Amino acid sequence: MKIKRVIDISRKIETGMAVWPGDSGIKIHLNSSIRRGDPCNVSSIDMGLHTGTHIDAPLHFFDGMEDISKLDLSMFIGYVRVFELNVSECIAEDDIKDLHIEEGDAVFFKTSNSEIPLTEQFKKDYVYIGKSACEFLIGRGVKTVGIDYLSIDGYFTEDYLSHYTLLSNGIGVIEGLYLKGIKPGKYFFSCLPLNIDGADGSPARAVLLEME
Ligand SMILES: N[C@@H](CC(=O)c1ccccc1NC=O)C(=O)O
Repeated sequence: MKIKRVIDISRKIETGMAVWPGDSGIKIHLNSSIRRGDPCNVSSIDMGLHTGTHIDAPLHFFDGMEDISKLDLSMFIGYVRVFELNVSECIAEDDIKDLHIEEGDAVFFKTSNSEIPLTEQFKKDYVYIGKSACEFLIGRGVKTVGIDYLSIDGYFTEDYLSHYTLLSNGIGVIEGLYLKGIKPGKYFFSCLPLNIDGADGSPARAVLLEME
């Protein structure tokens, strides 16, 4: 098998991009600089672990549960089905009950969120995944769920039921995917978190592979 095309489905991490309200934003610092006479360029970055395309660890919502370094990486690599949903706010069971989903699949939902540039202000009325859809996906035996804005729960949620439901059932959660222009279908994907001890999440580089 040969790789025909690698398709980047991650958001670019850049200074000034939209982050979760209250999060500290992105600061990149050039510690060592060739232009300043140093032998090489070396930068550091200061940003939240839930910036751009990222993975949530169970620790994000359950104190004492697995941090990102403990997660089974097979959740973040393998086959994925990308579905395009024409939903204006909340993805409910009804919106996905007729989709072809098999046990062990990862599923990514492409919504109007992928049209929102992250270079603009954070948008509170993004499309999110409702509890009924989360329970349906668990029933179907999916291993991982991905969405194309910064949270699987709605911004105005008070109970974070989508996070609680998926994370407590050992389902992988990927947020902030960028699926603009992606044709729905089955792909091979990789979206691996950094191996950060004690972290509740991690930015990730997500790609789809088209095979020959
Ligand atoms: N729900 C989002 C992000 C999130 O909750 C968050 C991210 C950064 C700073 C604060 C956050 N949430 C609540 O205070 C996520 O799951 O990544």
